[in-house]
Formats: sequence, C-alpha cells, structure tokens
Amino acid sequence: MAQAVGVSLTTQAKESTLHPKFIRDEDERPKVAYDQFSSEIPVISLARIDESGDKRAEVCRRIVAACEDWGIFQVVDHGVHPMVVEGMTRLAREFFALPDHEKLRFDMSGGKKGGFIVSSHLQGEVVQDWREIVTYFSYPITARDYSRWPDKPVEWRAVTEGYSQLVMELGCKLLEILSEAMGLERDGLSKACVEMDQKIVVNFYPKCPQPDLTLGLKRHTDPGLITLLLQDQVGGLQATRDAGNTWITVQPIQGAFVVNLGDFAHYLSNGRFKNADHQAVVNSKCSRLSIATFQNPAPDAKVYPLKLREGEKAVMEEAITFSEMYKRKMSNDLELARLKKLANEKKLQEDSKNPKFENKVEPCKVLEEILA
Ligand SMILES: O=C(O)CCC(=O)C(=O)O
Ligand SMILES: [Fe+2]
Repeated sequence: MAQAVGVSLTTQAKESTLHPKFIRDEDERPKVAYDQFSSEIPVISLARIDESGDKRAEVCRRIVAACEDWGIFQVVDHGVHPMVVEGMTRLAREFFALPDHEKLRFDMSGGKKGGFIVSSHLQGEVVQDWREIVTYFSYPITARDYSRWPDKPVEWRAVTEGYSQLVMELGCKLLEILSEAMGLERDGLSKACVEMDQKIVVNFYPKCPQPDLTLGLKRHTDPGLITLLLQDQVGGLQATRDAGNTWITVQPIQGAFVVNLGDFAHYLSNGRFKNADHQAVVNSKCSRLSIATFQNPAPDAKVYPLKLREGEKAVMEEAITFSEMYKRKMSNDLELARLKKLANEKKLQEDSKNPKFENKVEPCKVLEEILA
C-alpha cells in the first residue's frame, strides 16, 4: 500500500487494511471493546454547588474520592449550556467533513502553532495514532493566533470563543474545589498556575478497517492541571490504574464533561491525586468525535507539591518549571518508543538468523502483521 502524503485520514480510512505505520505492538493493542462500558467512573452533578453548606461539602467529597481513585470523574449540571455544546460539536463535525484541501490549508506540520494534522503535532512518533485533530490556543487571549483557526465553517471563531470561555469558567470552579480539598485557599491552584492557559484539541477518529491492531490515541497522561473532555455517544475513552494491564471504557453521557487530572495536579498534590492514565480506541462501525480542553499552567509555573501533610515526603526532589516538566515528559516518551522499536528490530533480525525459524510452520506474527 502506498504511503499517503498530504491526504487526510478520512480519505485513507477508505482502504480495507491498515497502513503498517498505524499498527501497534501486541502489548499496546486494545484489550477491551470500545462499547463495553463501565460504571466505575463517578458521575457528579454540580447543581447548587455555589451554595455553601452540605451540598457543596458532599460534592467536594465525591470529587476528591474520584481524584484519589482514578484521577477521573464526569460532571453533569455543569453550567455549560447544551446549545453551546451542540454548536461546538456540530461545527467540529462539519470541519472534519470538509474536503482534504480545505483542512490542509491549516496543516500544522513543521511546528506551526495550531491547525490541522493527522495523528499528532508531536514529531518523531514511531507508530501513528488513528486520528485527525484540529487544535487552537484560546487563553491567554494574547496567545490567540486567529490565522491558525479554521475559517470554515464560517461560525467557527464565534462559537469556539464562546465555548472556550464557558469551559474556562467551569475549569476554574473545579479548581476551587480541588484547592479546598488540598487544604489551600480557594484560589490556591489557580495562583500556582501563574496564569491559566487553555488549549483546545478536537479529536476526530474515522471508522477504522482494523481497529484491533491500532489505537485512536495511545496511552498517556495529560501534562497540565485538568482536562475537560466532551465525547459523543460512540465510546472509546479508556482508563487504566495498573499501567495498562487492565482497562475500562468510560460510559459516554450526553452533554457531560469527563474531567481528567494531569501531571501538574498530580505533583502539586504530592501524588495524592492520580494523573489519569488513559487512551482512546477506535472501531469499524462509526467515526467518533471528542473535544479536549486542556487547562494548563503558564510555562514558567513552578512544579512542586504545594503542601506536605504530616510525615509526608515530597514526590519530587527539586522544583522545575512546567515547560521543563513537559520537555522531559516528551523526550522520555520518544526515547521509550525508540528503544522499543530497536528491540523489535533486533528480535526480528535474530529470529531470521535462527535456523529453527525457517522450519517453523507459523511465520513470525509481528512480521506477518507488519506486511499485512
Ligand atoms: O478522545 C478521547 O476520548 C481522549 C482524548 C484525549 O485523551 C486527549 O485529547 O488528550
Ligand atoms: Fe488525554
């Protein structure tokens, strides 16, 4: 199969087999079906959260328990109006349905800040993710580069600006609760961010001819403070608490936000709050859309536990900046992927030198799948 250059994934998805660049090692492939939903992740209503008293205390208690358990919870009655959610979702679907040349006008390969790309904006990936994204920086407002925001559909800018603002308000409300839970002032976490940045990534996962061999988005933790994720009703978001041995698929709930805690929240809480370990799987029946809003600290914000409880030792030796933390995370990920690739290549070479290999009735599975 020829390598498609300058072609969106939506177009490549029409092939009947998967291009080898999307094929994952066996240990990384999906273990649980995209639609085998679990009810493990709590769904929490934020109705009347602003009133003080028992209601707020009960909501806080449930959120904190979820943060300690999975680093994930879902929120409903969150104040982002259903019409705004519907508008954002509709425009995102319309964007991905545009012809390739329209989407590629915003191609962000080569390090551009924002726009459209297949798989990921990170360079040097060994295996590609089965997704297209369109991404833009929405806060601080001075960071907005409208030349990198799609101009089709025509309402894109107005609708996405409104959406970004409402999600920012919801994010700040959740940070107040988490700050209180950590024994800080209500503005403790937002102060630790220096300035609140926001980046939106709209993920589109086309139907996939061989979904069992690939991932929509590989296993990861989000780097920042919290992510507010909107997903459609298809399903595909999965979480693990044991480094990828077992997985659950998060139940989609119309209009709910999935809240994922990121690495920054994990370190600031001295490891008390989990950083959600998650991935997205795809399927052969229908495409899937999710909209991730990352609430991140400023690049020079300090990464270090904000408060140590009696007898606790800090989970990090020294304070670093958020941008340094991010850089180290990315280079670790790339290095791990590179080492894994080298190990696989070495194994293939050794197997082919081994005389027993030639007599085997079953060919080497990895090789067979690479050539499929
Ligand atoms: O599509 C999903 O459900 C997950 C998206 C995600 O984890 C991300 O964009 O970081
Ligand atoms: Fe994520």
